[in-house]
Amino acid sequence: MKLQVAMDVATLEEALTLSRQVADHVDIIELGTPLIKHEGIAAVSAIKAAHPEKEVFADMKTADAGELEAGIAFVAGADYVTVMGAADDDTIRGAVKSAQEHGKQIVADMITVKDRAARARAVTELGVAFCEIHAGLDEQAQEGYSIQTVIDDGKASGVPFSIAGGVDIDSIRDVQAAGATVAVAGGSIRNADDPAAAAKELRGAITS
Ligand SMILES: O=C([C@H](O)CO)[C@H](O)[C@H](O)COP(=O)(O)O
Repeated sequence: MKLQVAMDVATLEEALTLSRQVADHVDIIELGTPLIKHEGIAAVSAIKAAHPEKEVFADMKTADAGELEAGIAFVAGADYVTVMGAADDDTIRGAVKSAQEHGKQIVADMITVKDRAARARAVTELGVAFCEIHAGLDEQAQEGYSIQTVIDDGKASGVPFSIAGGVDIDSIRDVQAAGATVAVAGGSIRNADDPAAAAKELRGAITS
């Protein structure tokens, strides 16, 4: 299982600081949607230039114009681009077409999708590389939230998936046991007193 750090920070300066702290311990470096909105797509190029040996994930959360938006991010240097799983099938097809043209990959973000497992199977048929079974930051803040819900939905999907929704040292083993391809960790790394140590601990909990 790969480890992905999600950089939900506002500025490129903060992102470069964080990425340099944790790069040794992660496989994929994600530029969070707020970062891309604030700094623009050039931030993707800057992170790729700083970490050419790492896979770079642009969390575009595209909801329309899939081919155009994915192309913009791939040209900037992204290896993975997200499209909303809730988007129109044609939006997803367009993003996949762009990925094929660039030799890169599309990930479908299942945030807000009610039946995440069923939609994951459907968008996999459309050609996405894998589905991010995801509870967003606002859902995580709701009373009674448990990451187990996304872990269970990923396992039930029967297709390749990542898990995002507050992955931390207490849950990462369950994420791997469920069969995830990638574990996405944002807050548990970013908010740690020592982000490098937190990333290293997460990496150490992954068995292969
Ligand atoms: O995609 C994310 C969210 O929508 C804000 O951009 C996060 O990167 C994702 O949820 C992972 O972060 P944590 O949930 O804090 O681990």
